[in-house]
Amino acid sequence: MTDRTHLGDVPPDWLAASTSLAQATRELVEAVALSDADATVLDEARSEVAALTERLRATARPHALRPGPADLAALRAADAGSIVVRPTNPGAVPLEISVRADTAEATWTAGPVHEGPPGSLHGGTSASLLDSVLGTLVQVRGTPAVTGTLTVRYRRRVPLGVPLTVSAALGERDGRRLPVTGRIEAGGEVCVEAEALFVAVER
Ligand SMILES: CCCCCCCC(=O)SCCNC(=O)CCNC(=O)[C@H](O)C(C)(C)COP(=O)(O)OP(=O)(O)OC[C@H]1O[C@@H](n2cnc3c(N)ncnc32)[C@H](O)[C@@H]1OP(=O)(O)O
Repeated sequence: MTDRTHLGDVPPDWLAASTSLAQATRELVEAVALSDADATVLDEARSEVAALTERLRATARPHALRPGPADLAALRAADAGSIVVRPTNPGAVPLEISVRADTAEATWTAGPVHEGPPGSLHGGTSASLLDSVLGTLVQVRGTPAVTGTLTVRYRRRVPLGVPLTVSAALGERDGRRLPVTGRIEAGGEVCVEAEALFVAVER
């Protein structure tokens, strides 16, 4: 299993089990961040988590699974479709990104783990969400590319606990330069705007 590096390479039942474990782990992270249990309970929990870590580490891959060329090619061939990014990586925000023509969109609800200013989303997480959705659109509609520049304008605080819409639109390619714009909206209001320049690379 460890030589498989792409989401499309693994059997569906294994992917479902890993996705479910990753989600349970995100819930554990939130429970740890918010826990007000006694120090004894925290010590016991640490031992149990350490034992589980040891068990899973025994079969670790060199990298977390990501969408592969075949996953992207299937979406590239269609005018519209969706792709799930980072479902098995509990350290990342999992997103189902819908791509239609030269636009992309994903919905996600932020929790307390991603809090920055009181009651609202950390600015780095907003930038990361935008980079993921803009970057995925570029990979699907353009070519392998990396973020050269990402400019983010924070118009208003992004609320926690409500569905956020993260969207992107691809501009006109100029040589290796691929411009993309994006935004994060909550309740129909634009909270964050982004302008990015991706640069095409070999791989
Ligand atoms: C979940 C899935 C999400 C996937 C998407 C996630 C995207 C990411 O987060 S990528 C990670 C963050 N980005 C990086 O690590 C990139 C690091 N930087 C690099 O690798 C290089 O600097 C790189 C590739 C951008 C440019 O280097 P290089 O290949 O030598 O290109 P170079 O010859 O300098 O420039 C090529 C063209 O792009 C332009 N360009 C290069 N960098 C930039 C930049 N930062 N801003 C604007 N333009 C740039 C140049 O002006 C040049 O234009 P032209 O061809 O018209 O003269």
